[in-house]
Amino acid sequence: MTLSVTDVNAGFGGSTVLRNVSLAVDPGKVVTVVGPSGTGKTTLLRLLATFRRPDDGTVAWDGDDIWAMADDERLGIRRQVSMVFQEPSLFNAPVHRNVSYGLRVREPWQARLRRSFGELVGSSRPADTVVSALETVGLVESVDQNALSLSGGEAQRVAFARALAVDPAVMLLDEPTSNLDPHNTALLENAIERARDRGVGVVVATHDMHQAKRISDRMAFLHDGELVETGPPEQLFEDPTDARTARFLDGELLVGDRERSRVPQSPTADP
Ligand SMILES: Nc1ncnc2c1ncn2[C@@H]1O[C@H](COP(=O)(O)OP(=O)(O)OP(=O)(O)O)[C@@H](O)[C@H]1O
Repeated sequence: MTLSVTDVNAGFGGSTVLRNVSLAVDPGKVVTVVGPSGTGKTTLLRLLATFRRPDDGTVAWDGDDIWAMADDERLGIRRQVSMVFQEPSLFNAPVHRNVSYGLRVREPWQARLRRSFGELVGSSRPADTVVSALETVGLVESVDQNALSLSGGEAQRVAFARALAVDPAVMLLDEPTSNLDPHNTALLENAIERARDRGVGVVVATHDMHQAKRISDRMAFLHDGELVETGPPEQLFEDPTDARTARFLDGELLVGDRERSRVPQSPTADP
């Protein structure tokens, strides 16, 4: 299943954040979205997640316009797309309950009843998909630990396992490793690769160019709401077609023009 946006525009109030952006993620591929802060990466992920409707343009599932579908059909697609946010937001319960959360909200009422009864008499054990998702992030031994007692890196890995446990077609990850140390970053990148190898299409918004180089099948460079260039990482790093891409990868374009216009300029020394 290919999830795509075509010529989308999106903004807030009177301002346009994304302009004519087109991007697709195919099964079993990792697409990274890179770009300066405030450039629209999260907004793009939220459009792909169908959390919001574009002001213009199309969000499509295998070519079919998601926003032209009936509500229940759109919900069916939304359930095949899972998102991991920068902050893991786990709840006060064992790790396995956090990971099975998405499965529980999707299960039919008969199964829910059976599971609740099993929990009541103490005979339930975590579903195989929950254990398998925890194995993917290297946390199977923490299955019964309270999620709020985990380190930040472990919590983010649990959030990834929760998103993976529902067997999504597409995963959208918003800066998933920005607060993590190298060890947890490596474990999460390994989990991303394993999801991809299972056929999941993955979109990762990241500030980390080394990460983009390591995990991308394709990179998309977003600058001030415009998708400047997409391509395999070696092309963007070694032979970019747009001067802005080269400047960004050289570390010059750290802040988008829109963001810069908000930051007070330091007064000049001379009159
Ligand atoms: N709910 C909102 N209301 C108003 N403006 C918003 C809202 N969400 C985002 N914006 C603005 O849209 C622009 C793009 O934001 P977005 O979060 O998509 O950028 P980003 O590339 O993900 O940034 P970062 O890398 O810093 O997370 C920013 O100027 C931001 O202030």
